[in-house]
Amino acid sequence: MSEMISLEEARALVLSHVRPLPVETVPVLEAVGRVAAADLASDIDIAPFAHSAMDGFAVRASELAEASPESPVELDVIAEVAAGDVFEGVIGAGQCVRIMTGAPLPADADAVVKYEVVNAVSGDGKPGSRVAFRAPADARANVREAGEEARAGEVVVGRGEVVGTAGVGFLASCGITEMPTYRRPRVAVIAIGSELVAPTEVPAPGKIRNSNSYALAACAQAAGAVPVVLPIVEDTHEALAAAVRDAAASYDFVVTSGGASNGDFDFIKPVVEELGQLLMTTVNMRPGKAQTFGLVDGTPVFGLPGNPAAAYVGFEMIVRPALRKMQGFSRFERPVVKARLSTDAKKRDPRRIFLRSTLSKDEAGDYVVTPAKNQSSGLFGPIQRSNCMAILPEGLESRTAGSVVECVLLDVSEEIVL
Ligand SMILES: Nc1nc2c(c(=O)[nH]1)N[C@H]1C(S)=C(S)[C@@H](COP(=O)(O)OP(=O)(O)OC[C@H]3O[C@@H](n4cnc5c(N)ncnc54)[C@H](O)[C@@H]3O)O[C@H]1N2
Ligand code: MOO
Repeated sequence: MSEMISLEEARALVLSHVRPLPVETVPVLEAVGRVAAADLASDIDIAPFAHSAMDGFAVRASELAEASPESPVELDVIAEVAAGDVFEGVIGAGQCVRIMTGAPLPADADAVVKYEVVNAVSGDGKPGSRVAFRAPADARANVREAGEEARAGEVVVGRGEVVGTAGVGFLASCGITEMPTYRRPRVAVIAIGSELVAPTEVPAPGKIRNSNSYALAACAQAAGAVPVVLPIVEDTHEALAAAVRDAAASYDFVVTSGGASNGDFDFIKPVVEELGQLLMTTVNMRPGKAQTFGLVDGTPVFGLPGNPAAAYVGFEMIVRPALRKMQGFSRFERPVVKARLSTDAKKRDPRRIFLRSTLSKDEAGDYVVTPAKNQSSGLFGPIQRSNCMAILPEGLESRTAGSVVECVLLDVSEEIVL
């Protein structure tokens, strides 16, 4: 189990051990960014009736066929119909109806001419006036048709579709106020390390603040999960075994950080092996080689490395896809763009390297990427100031300034294709 596997293998392995969680029904406002767990159908036609797209006059287009600036066609305005009203009268020859945007198209009319191109011959354009049309109108001009967007019973959001902010409005128009979706995974976040103290404390000599739990909880939340930061666990086999056993029994996913390497006080691997099945220990990437994965009582347990950047990259590249799959998502790749390196990038380690970097555009509009000067895996600051990770593939080939590398965009949804 000390075998080093590729990032792709690691991701596939973890994904193969998780599945979408049970379905819950949420109000549509809480469905934003979530996956529909069933086909959703409209109860009515959308739009429910043909209506005007303009404030103007509802006409029979055939009556205006000969209209021109030289010989305008004049019609009598016999009524006015506002949005929310219905005109149920008859429009006879030589007549039209003043109509507002959103009002149902009268049965006898087949086009709407907007105010701006109509002149009053007598009156002010309201009922009782006579108005002149100086151009023909196409049949159905300025008419939004019934059922233009959907027919009653038609599926408007399919199973597996991610609902966006506009989608919430679309569902509302279709009479759908609740949506079945996959439950958000509850994620236990456990920091391992006898050196760790809470961020509220000023660390005594030899101690440091637990920052990983907060970054990882934030990452879990950003992935749509519900994180719970559990107490720090000291570096003993017994303490860690108890914490992992309890967490695995109560949560959908357990994420630990620290104690993942081969030091005298690194216990996550033996603990997972003892409590369940150890499935993975090392991944060919940097930062973050020591990535432990296994199952405890069927619950996925992921042991991230202790170094902050290594924990962060492991979460982003492997844990996040798993948490997304549990919520029914099917896209797991963050958008990647190609960019020219602004500086040389030496490759001294054959692992795939993720350089925390800043992506920008030059004057020509082409992407340029600048790796953070300090690539220490012990730091969160360079990631806070980065917007991507530039990838140096496996091997020892260094890159010179100007060479093109792929960059994974941070904090950009997998649903976006660039
Ligand atoms: N002999 C070797 N030693 C190490 C190797 C190696 O290959 N051979 N790899 C190094 C790398 S790279 C990493 S990453 C770490 C991974 O090991 P651990 O997961 O056991 O990490 P720890 O030793 O527990 O911690 C590493 C570092 O990170 C700090 N840390 C831990 N937890 C937190 C936290 N919650 N918040 C903030 N900082 C944390 C910890 O104090 C250490 O400084 O192993 C290397 N060693
Ligand atoms: O796992 Mo370490 O860099 O590779 O931080």
